[in-house]
Amino acid sequence: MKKVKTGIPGLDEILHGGIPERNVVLLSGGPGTGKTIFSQQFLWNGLQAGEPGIYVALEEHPVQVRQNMEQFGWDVKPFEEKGIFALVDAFTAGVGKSKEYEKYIVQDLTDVREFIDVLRQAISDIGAKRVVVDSVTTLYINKPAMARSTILQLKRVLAGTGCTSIFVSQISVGETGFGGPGVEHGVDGIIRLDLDEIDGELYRSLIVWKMRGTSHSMRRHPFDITSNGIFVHSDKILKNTGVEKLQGGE
Ligand SMILES: Nc1ncnc2c1ncn2[C@@H]1O[C@H](COP(=O)(O)OP(=O)(O)OP(=O)(O)O)[C@@H](O)[C@H]1O
Repeated sequence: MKKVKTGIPGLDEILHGGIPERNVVLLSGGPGTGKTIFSQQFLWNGLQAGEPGIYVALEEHPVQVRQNMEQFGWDVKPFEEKGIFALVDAFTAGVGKSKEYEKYIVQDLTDVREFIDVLRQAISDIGAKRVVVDSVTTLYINKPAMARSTILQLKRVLAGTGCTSIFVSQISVGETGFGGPGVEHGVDGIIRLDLDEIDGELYRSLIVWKMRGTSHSMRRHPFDITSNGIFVHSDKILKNTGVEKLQGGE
């Protein structure tokens, strides 16, 4: 099976090569755990490898998304101009100036069909290989009964077009799940990001909970966020007592 390299330092080692192609991965975590940075780094690394990508913004203004990415040295504008990166604006509903600047706008956020139509158009226009939806939680937060069917509809479109995708899922601090039972079983993979306080200090870590199509590390690995993005320590694990170095690697 072909694997898609995330290019995030340390992560492909943990995934034993990368994310199996066409998988939909739920990237789950509480506030400030690094979900957005992770997913943008995944897209940026794809662009560097010649793989077109799409970022669907449901939580932030597209202008802010471009600015935030630039802070990490990920300037997507030239890639947008070349037609290999697209931002889908599912935030402004076309209000304000975005109508003039954004090519892909979802007008009615309660209409999953419109959302899928706009996404499908963007995928076909740029020949996308990687897609990020940040966050899927926003799509069903007011109608949890629709969560699973929304995920499955999206998954059908994305896997059908050959894309490998990340669905950002927001959970609350201290929540043990990944974003609802319907969602957890519908996706092909789950990566959970955590921020834990141990002895008066916050530690970042991630764990691959499931990943169809590959074996993977079953350990909780610490990671850092730096001005270059996320760096995962595949050679270390986070225990209740703190970080421990692995003997002989992952
Ligand atoms: N340049 C940087 N260097 C180090 N850490 C940073 C930098 N920029 C942001 N961060 C850290 O990343 C966090 C934000 O990450 P991100 O936006 O990816 O989180 P998130 O999981 O998407 O959060 P939310 O669900 O609240 O939107 C900040 O709270 C900060 O701790």
